[in-house]
Amino acid sequence: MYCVEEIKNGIYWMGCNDFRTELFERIFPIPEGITYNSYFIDDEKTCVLDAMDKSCRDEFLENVEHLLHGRKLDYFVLQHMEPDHASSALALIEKYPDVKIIGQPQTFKLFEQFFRHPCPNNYVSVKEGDQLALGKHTLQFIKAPMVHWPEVIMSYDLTDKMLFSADAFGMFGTTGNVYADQVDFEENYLDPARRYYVNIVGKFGPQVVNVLKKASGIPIDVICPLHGVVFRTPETIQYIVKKYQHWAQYVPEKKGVVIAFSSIYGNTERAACVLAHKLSQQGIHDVRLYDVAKIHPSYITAKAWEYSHLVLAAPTYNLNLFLPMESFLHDLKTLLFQKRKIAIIANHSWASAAYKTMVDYVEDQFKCCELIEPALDMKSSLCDDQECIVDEMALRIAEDIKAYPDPETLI
Ligand SMILES: Cc1cc2nc3c(=O)[nH]c(=O)nc-3n(C[C@H](O)[C@H](O)[C@H](O)COP(=O)(O)O)c2cc1C
Repeated sequence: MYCVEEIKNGIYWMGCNDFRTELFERIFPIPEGITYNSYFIDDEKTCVLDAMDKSCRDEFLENVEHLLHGRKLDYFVLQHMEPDHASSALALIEKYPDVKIIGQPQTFKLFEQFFRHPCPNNYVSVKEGDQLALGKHTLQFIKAPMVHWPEVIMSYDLTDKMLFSADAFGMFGTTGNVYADQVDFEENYLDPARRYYVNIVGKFGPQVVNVLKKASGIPIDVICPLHGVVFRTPETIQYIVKKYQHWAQYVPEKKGVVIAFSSIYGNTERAACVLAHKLSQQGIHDVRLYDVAKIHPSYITAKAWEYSHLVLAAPTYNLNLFLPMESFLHDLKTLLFQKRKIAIIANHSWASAAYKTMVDYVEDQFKCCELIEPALDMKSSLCDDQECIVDEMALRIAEDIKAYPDPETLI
């Protein structure tokens, strides 16, 4: 059995949906699964670009065998060694032992570290700008360090202007279609694509900006990522590239507020909801509330990337910031979250720690973030005397949002 489709002129998509993995990288819930894509070029020389996770190894090998029609496999471009793509690489090489493996020197070092099976006679080392002639197609290699492993290369087909973009432009989720123009991308895949970007690649914004700069200098008719749908129309390519310009530069897509709260017994939650309502009364649309103890942080970090303003609300717990919030803020910091205005509601009953910790994240640990005053450190529950502080906070946030430039002008 096989599942392949010709994209153009002898270049094939080979895709596999993985519904069985519960947690991508053993951290990120993927209730709708994930796809792994690999590509095949049928030319005077045959070529496979990237392998798949070992969960899809059988499908991958069957697809390659089908597309070879008994020919030999000449080249295997190993764009990076991360196991969600490369864990089937050794199986491919064992099946086609004469195949030349294209990668960077570091790719081969990692190959040997993972597989403990050196294949030095198969290695062909490439650097930025090197070309591989396959017949009517010629691949040119583009270095993309830390997008999102150090040894990443992307491949560009000079003939059909196709960019094999490795993990860039990928997404969580599975699909029954091959192309972005066959699905309602904005409705069904934008959120999974953003959550994938933010949590997998988000930390490497400057490196993504570099690759986007390189890519802007070449004509691109098709983008072939390693996860998710293929982009083959000018509209879908422009759409996803623009999203990447926002995400990689940490520039929000929308004016609006994400309120991330956690609450042991409900008092902080209540204050967060009161603030949300006051923001609504101030005319702010689309106020989003997320309980960080209940929703996996990867969903909320992605929403924080999307919106211009963030509110943090959490209590003190055993002389620390309540752990679900601490963990969320740690994630944001690790992902280099930046360029946001942030308001704070803390809560404690006898010795406050939440307030200081959240202020420290905003003012000292996050890059280019600013605290919206007044911040609030309430005692156990919101008292009438403090409601005016929440009013003032809502007013300040609303004024700031109204004065915030159109995000489109910031990229
Ligand atoms: C197990 C536990 C530990 C707590 N530790 C502290 C603490 O170290 N310092 C403090 O001032 N309050 C502490 N509190 C009190 C909470 O911060 C306070 O009850 C707050 O109102 C909880 O807000 P919530 O209703 O949103 O959960 C603790 C509460 C619990 C349940």
